[in-house]
Amino acid sequence: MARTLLDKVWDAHVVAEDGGETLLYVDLHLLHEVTSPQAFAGLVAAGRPVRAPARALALFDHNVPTTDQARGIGAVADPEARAQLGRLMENSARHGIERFAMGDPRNGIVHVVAPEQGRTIPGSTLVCGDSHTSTHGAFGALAFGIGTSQIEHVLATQTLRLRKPPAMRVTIDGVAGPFVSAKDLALGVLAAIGVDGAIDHVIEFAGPTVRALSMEGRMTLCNLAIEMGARSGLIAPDDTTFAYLAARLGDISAHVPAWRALASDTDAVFAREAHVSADALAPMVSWGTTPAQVVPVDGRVPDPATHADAAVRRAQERALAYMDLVPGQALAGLPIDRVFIGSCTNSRIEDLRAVAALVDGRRVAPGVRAMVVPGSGLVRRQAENEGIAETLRAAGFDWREPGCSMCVGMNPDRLATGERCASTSNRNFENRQGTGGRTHLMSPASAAAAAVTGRITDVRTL
Ligand SMILES: CC(C)[C@H](C(=O)O)[C@@H](O)C(=O)O
Ligand code: SF4
Repeated sequence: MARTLLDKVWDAHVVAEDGGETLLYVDLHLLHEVTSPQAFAGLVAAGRPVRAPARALALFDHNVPTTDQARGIGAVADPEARAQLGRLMENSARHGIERFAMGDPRNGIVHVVAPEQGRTIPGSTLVCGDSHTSTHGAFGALAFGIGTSQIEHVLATQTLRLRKPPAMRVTIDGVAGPFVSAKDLALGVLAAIGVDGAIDHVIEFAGPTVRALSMEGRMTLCNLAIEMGARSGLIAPDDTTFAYLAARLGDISAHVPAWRALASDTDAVFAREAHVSADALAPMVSWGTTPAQVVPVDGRVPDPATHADAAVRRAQERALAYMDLVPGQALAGLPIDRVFIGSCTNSRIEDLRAVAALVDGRRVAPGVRAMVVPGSGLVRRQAENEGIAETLRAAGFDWREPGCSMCVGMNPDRLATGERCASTSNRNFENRQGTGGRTHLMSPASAAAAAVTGRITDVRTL
């Protein structure tokens, strides 16, 4: 029977089946400081050891400040953050789990580090106590974000117990115009299918436009699968994948035939299908408080009064009020206070190159505070070697150390109440970047354009 990519990875990892649930073997378990402490505590309380410490890697990202990391946990002012980071240091040491501690140049955001280290492998299974684990699907790895009790279960058994999700295919074709990046494709899919358009499915992204993306772009796309309601995202591995991995792992030729064979069979059937054409897409900017509340940068925010559905109307009214926008207002030209370039969506070298290319010879607009937070210490180092850091600093950007930073208000990088931010992250929820902060999601190039003009700007006109 014809099988999807999801079927193939799934079938190769089944340990046992029971009443519709499957025990799936987990090849790699990524840990971070926020969701792991209780899981380790539960394990210890149950008197159980970590089953396969060599299949775990611990990283420090959500709570870390993005300055002074060489000082280690001593640099962390917040007591709760310090405690969580300290517990992951203790737990990784106690259970023999490899870690890249704060200040280690290999440390950074979990979803940036594992691919960069060549740990995210086609056809493998990967879990992390973090919703954006879908990012790793860019390599054809089946990657699930899991909760704290599941983390404990994986630590104890190296398996995950779950029902098999159905597969959905999102096909993107057409040629993306200038400055229509992977982020714009993802926001375009979100605008088309909504935040529950893929609910409980695993999305396979397919089609020529997806094939043309770099690995960085594919990771951005799969990162946002979770915002579409999906359990995860997947892209079939191909020559682009193999080149990325060969650069990190050396000779991978023995694996390539099996990895290539992971692609969905041509006659495989998907439970759901969606099509999006890149031809029609412009650079996208979110206006509201869900990632699907997004319009082309040259568009206008909606007028709730035109909606027949009362629930949609109320949700739009609330989002407009929170964002301090009026119905029908043009987005371009809206003044911004802050710019955040970073997060597991857009903090890789290609993202930073796009920003540097735009701001080279320009200046951050007066009154705007703009920060760039590389996704890992190695991205940071590479950007320094390529002269990107110098270009950004010369333009007036704050060049910081790696971490989740202002993607989520769990560390000192936060918006003040009422501040409006052009952000390359993935979530624009109320209060996420700081209490009362107003987030506009967009691509790195669009955020760079906002930084130098001080306004939401159509980067194509710069
Ligand atoms: C802290 C963590 C549990 C959370 C997640 O799972 O997504 C965070 O990474 C986020 O992006 O909101
Ligand atoms: S960068 Fe943001 S979205 Fe990604 S793991 Fe960190 S907090 Fe979550």
